[in-house]
Amino acid sequence: QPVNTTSSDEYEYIVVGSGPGGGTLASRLARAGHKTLLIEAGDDQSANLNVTVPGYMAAVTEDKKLRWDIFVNHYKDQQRAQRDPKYVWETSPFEYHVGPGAPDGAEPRGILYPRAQTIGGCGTHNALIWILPHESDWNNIAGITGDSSWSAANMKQYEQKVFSWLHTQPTDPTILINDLSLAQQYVAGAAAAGIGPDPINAVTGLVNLLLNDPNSQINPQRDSTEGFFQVPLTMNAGTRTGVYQLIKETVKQGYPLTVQTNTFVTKIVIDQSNSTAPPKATGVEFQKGKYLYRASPLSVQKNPSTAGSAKATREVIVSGGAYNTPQLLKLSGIGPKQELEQFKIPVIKDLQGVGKNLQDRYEIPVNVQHTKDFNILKGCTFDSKPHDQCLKQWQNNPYILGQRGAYATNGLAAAIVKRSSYASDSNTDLIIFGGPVNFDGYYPGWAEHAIADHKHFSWYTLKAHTRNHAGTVELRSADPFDPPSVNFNYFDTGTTENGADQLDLQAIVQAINTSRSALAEYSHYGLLGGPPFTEEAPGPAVQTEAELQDYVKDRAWGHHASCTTPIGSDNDPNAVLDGQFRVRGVDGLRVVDASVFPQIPGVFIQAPIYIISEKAADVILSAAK
Ligand SMILES: Cc1cc2nc3c(=O)[nH]c(=O)nc-3n(C[C@H](O)[C@H](O)[C@H](O)COP(=O)(O)OP(=O)(O)OC[C@H]3O[C@@H](n4cnc5c(N)ncnc54)[C@H](O)[C@@H]3O)c2cc1C
Repeated sequence: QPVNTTSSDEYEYIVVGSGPGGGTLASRLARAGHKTLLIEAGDDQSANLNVTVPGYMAAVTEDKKLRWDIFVNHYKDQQRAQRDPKYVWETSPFEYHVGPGAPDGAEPRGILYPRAQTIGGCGTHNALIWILPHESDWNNIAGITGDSSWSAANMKQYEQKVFSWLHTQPTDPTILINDLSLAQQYVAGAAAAGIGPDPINAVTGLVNLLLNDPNSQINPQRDSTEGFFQVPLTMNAGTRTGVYQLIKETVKQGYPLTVQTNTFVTKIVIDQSNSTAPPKATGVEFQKGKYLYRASPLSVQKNPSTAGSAKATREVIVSGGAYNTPQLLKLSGIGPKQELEQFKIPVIKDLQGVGKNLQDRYEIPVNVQHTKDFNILKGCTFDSKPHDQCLKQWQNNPYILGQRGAYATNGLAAAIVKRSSYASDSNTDLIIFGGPVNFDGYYPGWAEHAIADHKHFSWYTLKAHTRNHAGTVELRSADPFDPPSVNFNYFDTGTTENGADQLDLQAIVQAINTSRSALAEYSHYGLLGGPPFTEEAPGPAVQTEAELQDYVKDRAWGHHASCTTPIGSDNDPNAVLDGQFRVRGVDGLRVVDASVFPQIPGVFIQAPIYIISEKAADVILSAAK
């Protein structure tokens, strides 16, 4: 592909990646008057209906303009990995076969892990769920670093800062109660959580239950409170919100923020000329062009690119996300010496922890099929074509949430929150979402499958505070456009000390049992008139503890990859960052994104990322004074 050279430019700060981590930070730095360059591999998709319509949250992850297909291994042993029916084979570039029976010559790829390249990063294609972390998540970092500014009490201010520009709201209950079958599933879920309303007043009871806010600011026991809750979403009047809006507003209002889209950073430039000082990051090298990363299905077009560079007079901040941040650090000579040498990358700083400590949740569904369609989905084709009646309703009622219909929600309007018997502390560790979808994880075509008909309902679990920290992100080659090799090393192939793997596994099995008890409660609310259903997954054949454990081991997945350049204490050889997000041993370089956490925070991850980004802005601006 043609390559030209452009002249370099100079900024105070360069931020690589515009997701919840980088986008928030770059906007804050610019709003404080600093000349900032925000570099993003993707482009602006804020006018794309797949982005703005919450009901398209599945479709958007398959949109070629945003999507990066990253394939990961849950197990290194490929035979074991292929027990998962979601295992993917590539038959020709970006054409896939899912599950057993792949045609001859197909290449084994692993499990699809959706990622986004666009302004706002994965915050622009995610499921919109907004749940704050637990206090212990912050207090743990305070303990590890000895820095009390990480205490939960101090972190509140950053949470408030996020709320100053990011709008969140739950699904409007009136959208739900128009569908009595759905209402019946939800009240049954509340019953399984021990707070089911009286069947005679089920609908009013449900409306009241949906006032329960899992982010309650007034309940001092919020982190340990079990029950049935609404699900707050990054949404305003039924339209998606995210950091992409803050970035665009920051530019529009004239702050010194330059957003360079369609630009892929290939290397951090590091000056080693001062032999008496640590190496110092002074800028970045990049290639400007569309869809350059080979995870993009549009990279097959082999678009032209132009080489360029930019200088940072103060700092470079890497915010490429849990996979790309460690990859970029390694390509720039910062990472485990032995791995860098293997790829002939000159070692600038031997930091053993880069790309280790990868963590995620474990997720698993219980899916049923009703004999009749859900009313709420009538006319919804999820494809923005002229026949998509639900899109018309959404478009024709732009301001009143309750009138926008099924697309003014991500479909997962309520959740059971529980503390399993295997939780490591007093916090709740299971969240079980209910929604009219057929969701069984990520694989090519998952979105079409999830909404192919209107008869399915899913109770779907995320296990918080998982104990496995044995995942890795390693270079596949020294070519910056090659996605890295990602191994999660699930369950018994990962962290097993003190029975860690079994404790996580048993907790998830408990969640399946809770989901099934929610389904069993459905008939108690028969007055609502919902149709019968049959369980499809795990299915009636999967009953004993051993069968359920095998089911989970073979099919669980995650989508909150994190912790790959962790903050750690001075005496931790695997600590990559200090408590101020600084890369240890390299001046002028920080990481601000999902990678920074020593342990995966809370139940959902975007809220803690936005919060740490606000903190990082504070830290960086204080240092600049
Ligand atoms: C399908 C899906 C649904 C999700 N749903 C939820 C949810 O409902 N709630 C929740 O809390 N979390 C959710 N998440 C997770 C959450 O969205 C991510 O964890 C979060 O966005 C990560 O933020 P980040 O800033 O670390 O990185 P990202 O959001 O991944 O942003 C990184 C950005 O950096 C860019 N980039 C990377 N490398 C380079 C480079 N070398 N040069 C230039 N640019 C680069 C990328 O293009 C990207 O835009 C979901 C994730 C997925 C995949």
